[in-house]
Amino acid sequence: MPDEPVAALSDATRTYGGVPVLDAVSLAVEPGVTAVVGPNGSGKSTLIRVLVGATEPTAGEVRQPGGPGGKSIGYLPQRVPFRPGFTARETLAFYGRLVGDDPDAALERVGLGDAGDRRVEALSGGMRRLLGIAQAVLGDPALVALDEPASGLDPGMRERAFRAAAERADGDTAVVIASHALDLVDEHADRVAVLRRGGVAAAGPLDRLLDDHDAADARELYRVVAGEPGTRAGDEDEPPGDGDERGGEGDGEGDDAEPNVHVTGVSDR
Ligand SMILES: Nc1ncnc2c1ncn2[C@@H]1O[C@H](COP(=O)(O)OP(=O)(O)OP(=O)(O)O)[C@@H](O)[C@H]1O
Repeated sequence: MPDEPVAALSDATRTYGGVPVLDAVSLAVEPGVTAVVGPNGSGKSTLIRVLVGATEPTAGEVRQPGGPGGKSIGYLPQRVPFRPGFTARETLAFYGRLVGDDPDAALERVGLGDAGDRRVEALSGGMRRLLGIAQAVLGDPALVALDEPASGLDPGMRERAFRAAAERADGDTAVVIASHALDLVDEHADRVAVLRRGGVAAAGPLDRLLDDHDAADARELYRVVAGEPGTRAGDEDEPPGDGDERGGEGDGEGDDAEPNVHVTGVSDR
């Protein structure tokens, strides 16, 4: 029996300037770690944003976890604008209070135990990313959605980032990670959704997809299914594909700018 999905998209479409960047996507997000992979511009961030409620779908439905009270969704956006002047600990304490989580334990989880007193603007880009992950998983939400958590991290840090995220996944918790880091997908993902031009080209348990496509690893699966060469380990900053063929920012519909509540990594649901 498959686990009950924690969240789901049903025929979810999102258009910008009339062009669908997410095109009738249906995806059941089950407990465990689901990696969302695909070339630049294939719709990974849009899928994540729709899933967590940061972007409204133009059509279709989104089912999210949780009811009233408690925190049910943690979200790491691609860029996390922390409040300047706060230390790492103060940043986590602010949201930790809302969800009953301890900021020092949260710092430890991502290996930032020694950085609690540093102001967020004095953290390196990679450390800010780790702080964003710590923030997203505060309060143990049922759905954790991370948009490129390993981006810009050195080899040790990117492994730590994925591990810290994957450790949150259990029988009730789903962790969804959009990433180009296919080596880490191999290591940590239970399931994979491969996006291609706004649609799901393949989705399911990683083992099954590897079998079905006669692929040795996630990189080969990516090449076969997405029709693109996959990245080498550590190439997260130079992802495959030539991307944004579907129009870019400022095409008239504007964006629903990151609502504060999601920037914080704490859901409004
Ligand atoms: N707010 C927006 N306004 C207009 N177009 C948008 C907006 N957000 C995304 N798009 C377009 O939607 C398409 C998918 O973008 P998205 O960021 O979801 O892709 P992605 O797979 O996450 O890409 P990457 O790997 O480069 O991060 C792109 O062509 C992008 O230009």
